[in-house]
Amino acid sequence: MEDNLPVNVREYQELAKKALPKMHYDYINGGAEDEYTLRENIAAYGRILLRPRVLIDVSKIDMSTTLLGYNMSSPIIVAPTGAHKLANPEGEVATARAAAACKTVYKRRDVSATLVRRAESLGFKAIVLTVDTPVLGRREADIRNKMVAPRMPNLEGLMSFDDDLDSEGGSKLERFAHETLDPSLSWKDVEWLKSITSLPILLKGIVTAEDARKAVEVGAAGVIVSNHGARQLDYAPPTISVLEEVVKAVAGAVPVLVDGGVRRGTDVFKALALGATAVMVGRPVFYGLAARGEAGARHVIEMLNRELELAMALCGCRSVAEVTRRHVLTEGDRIRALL
Ligand SMILES: Cc1cc2nc3c(=O)[nH]c(=O)nc-3n(C[C@H](O)[C@H](O)[C@H](O)COP(=O)(O)O)c2cc1C
Ligand SMILES: CCCCCCC(=O)C(=O)O
Repeated sequence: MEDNLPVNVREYQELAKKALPKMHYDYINGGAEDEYTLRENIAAYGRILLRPRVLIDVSKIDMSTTLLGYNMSSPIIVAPTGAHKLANPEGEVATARAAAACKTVYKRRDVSATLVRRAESLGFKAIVLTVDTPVLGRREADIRNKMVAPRMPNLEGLMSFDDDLDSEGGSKLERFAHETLDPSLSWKDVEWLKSITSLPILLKGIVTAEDARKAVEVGAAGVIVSNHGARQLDYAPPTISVLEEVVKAVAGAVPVLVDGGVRRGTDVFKALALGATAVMVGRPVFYGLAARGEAGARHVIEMLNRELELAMALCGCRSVAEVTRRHVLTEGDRIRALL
C-alpha cells in the first residue's frame, strides 16, 4: 500500500489538478458560464442536515439495493461520462467495470442505432438517453483553452473527426458538438429509441416534475435527475434541491437516480433519504483516474462506499430501505418549521 493516499475526494481533486494539463483539468472540472450551478450542486448538499437515530444495533450494514431488477452491492454508480483518456491513458477501460450505459442520440440516427445494437450485443443492461444536451453548454474555460475535442474511439468509423477543426472561435469541442448533437431531439425520439431496442431506457437530465411525469408517460424505465454536472444550463437548479419534487411526480412508477455534486458518502445518504434509488458520480472518478489510474478510480468509489456505510451506521440505518425522509432536514423543512 502506498504511503499518504488521499483520504477523500477533495484530496483526489487536488492531485488531479497537479497531474493534468490545464486544458484537460479545466474541461473535466469546469461548468457552464458563471458556474453558479456548479458551485450550488455541491453547496446544496451542505445545506441539508442529518437526523441520526441512536441505540440501534448497527453491527451489520447492508448497502445493497436493486435497480431495474438487478442486484447492486451499493447504490453508488459511475455516471455515463466520455473522454476518460483525458485523465489517464487507460481511459474507459480503467473504469469500465462500473459503467453500464450508452449516451446521447446523435444527429445521425444510424450512428445512434449502431451504438444501441453494440450495447445490446455487449450485454449492456440499459440505455441512458441524455436529454439535457440538444446543444453543448457554454463552457468558458474550454473556450479560453481552445479545448481540443477528445478522441471518441466508440465513434471511430461511424463519424469523421476533423483534426483541423478551426479553433479560432475557441473550443474545438464546441464545434464538434455543434456538428454532431441534434437540437431537434424531442419526446418523439424517445419513442423511436424504444422502437429499436428492448433494453430499458433511462432519461438523464430531468429536473422538473412536469418532465418527470412525461418521462413516465412515454415509457421511460427510469429518470435521472441531472443537470449534466452543471456543464449545460447555468442557473439550472442544484439537483439535490429538486430530487424530492421529481420523486413525488414519479410516485414510484420508475426508479429515480440523481447525480451532480456528490463528493461524500453523506451526500449519497441525503439523496437516498430524499427518495433516490441510486446515486451517480462523475468527476470524482476522473479525479481518481487522473491521480492514480485505475487504482485511484477504484479507491474513490471504495471511499464513497465506506463513507456511506459510516453515515448509515451513525444514523442508525442498517439497510438502504431504512434510510428515510425522517433522516434529513432540508432548507425547506427549516423554513416550514418557522412558519
Ligand atoms: C468530463 C465529463 C464528461 C461527461 N460526459 C458526459 C457524456 O458524454 N454524456 C452524459 O450524459 N453526461 C456526461 N457527463 C455528465 C455526467 O454524466 C454527470 O451528469 C455529472 O458528471 C455529474 O456531476 P459530478 O461530476 O458533479 O458528479 C460528463 C461529465 C464530465 C465531468
Ligand atoms: C458529441 C460531443 C459532445 C461531447 C460532450 C461530452 C459531455 O457530455 C460533456 O459534458 O463534456
